[in-house]
This record gives sequence, C-alpha cells and structure tokens, in this order.
Amino acid sequence: MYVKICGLSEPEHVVAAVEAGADAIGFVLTRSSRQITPERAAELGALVPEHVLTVGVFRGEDPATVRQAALASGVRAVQLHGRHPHGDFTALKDLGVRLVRAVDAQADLRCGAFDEDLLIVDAPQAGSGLPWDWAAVRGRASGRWMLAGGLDPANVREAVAAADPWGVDVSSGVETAPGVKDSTLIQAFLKAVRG
Ligand SMILES: O=C(O)c1ccccc1NCC(=O)[C@H](O)[C@H](O)COP(=O)(O)O
Repeated sequence: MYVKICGLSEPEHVVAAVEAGADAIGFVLTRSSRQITPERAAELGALVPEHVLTVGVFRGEDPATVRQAALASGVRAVQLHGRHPHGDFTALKDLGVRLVRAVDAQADLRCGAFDEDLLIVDAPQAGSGLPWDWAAVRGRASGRWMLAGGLDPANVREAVAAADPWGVDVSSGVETAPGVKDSTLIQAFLKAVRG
C-alpha cells in the first residue's frame, strides 16, 4: 500500500515520515493554512532520500505558475488539485516530474486519463479532514489511485477495506491541530496501514 503524508512544514515531521516508511511527502504550495514557500519546500526536500517522492500541491494555479514553483522547490512531482483541464497536465509534461491529479469522486477516476502518473480521490473539501463515503468509490477508480479525505490512524484500515485503493493520502489525521503535524501520529498511521 502506497502512503503519502501531505502538508508537511517542519523538518522533524519530514524525517519522521521518511523513517516511518512514507512513499511520498506533500508540500502545500497553494493558498492554505498549510502553505509553505517553494524555498521552504526546497529546504525540506533536501532531507528526503531519492526513493521518496516529494510532491508540490497546487490548486487553481495556471501551468506557468506551477512550473515556476516546481522548479524553485525542486519537488519530484506536482499535484493539481480540483478539476484542472487536461491541457494543464499536457502543458507540464515536459517538466520532468511526476504528475498527480487529485479530484473528488464525481470526476473521471481512471488514473492516466489526463496523462497523470498518480490519481488521488479525495473528499469534496481538500485538506478538511472530513471523512466521506469511501465505499462509494470501490470499483470505480482504476490504476495507481490513492484514497484521501478524513483518514487517520484509527480509521484507515476500515477505509482501505471499504474502497480497495492502491494507496492512501493523509493530512489532518496526523495533526494535533489544524496545520500542526505530529510525529507519533505519522508513525501510527504508517503502522496502521502496514500492520
Ligand atoms: O491540505 C491542504 O490544506 C490543501 C489545500 C488545498 C489543496 C489541497 C490540499 N491538500 C491536499 C491533500 O493531498 C490532502 O492530503 C488531502 O486533501 C487529504 O486531506 P485530509 O482530509 O486533511 O487528510
């Protein structure tokens, strides 16, 4: 099970996520209480080994803005959150990073349909920590897709059983307060997923 921990902003939590076995780490580079600068993301990314994917998270920015921030931060993937048109992914294809499409369950749920490498199926409100009807997506999404939205160490096994995803993505569920990550919760999430 592929695991992405999103919305990191402090070195200790980046190190905790890597040591706990996360496959991908997300830096929010768009307007949010979790937003960090591309320069901060570059500093944090320097702590991440090659085999772990660093993901810059964007929502609503045009491809030129995404490109600039991706280059400044050195992330290995960009995540376009929401209903970005196919052309936004095409415009970023030559950037040399992985492309991640993050959408709600009403969108096209075939990973690769927009030339993306990874797909996230999320709650209607990104980063809200609100659980949703995970079972509703079972059998509807295909390929390398991650379930997100309201996951935490206590419910992730139930969510995986309900939706049968290829991977999982979490942010609020490993925080003690909005935007405040917790290393113990990050470890507990990875342990719950991997057993
Ligand atoms: O997390 C944010 O603040 C955010 C803001 C704007 C666009 C996307 C955002 N997060 C993207 C993620 O990949 C989150 O991990 C995902 O939405 C799950 O969040 P949560 O329900 O808090 O676990």
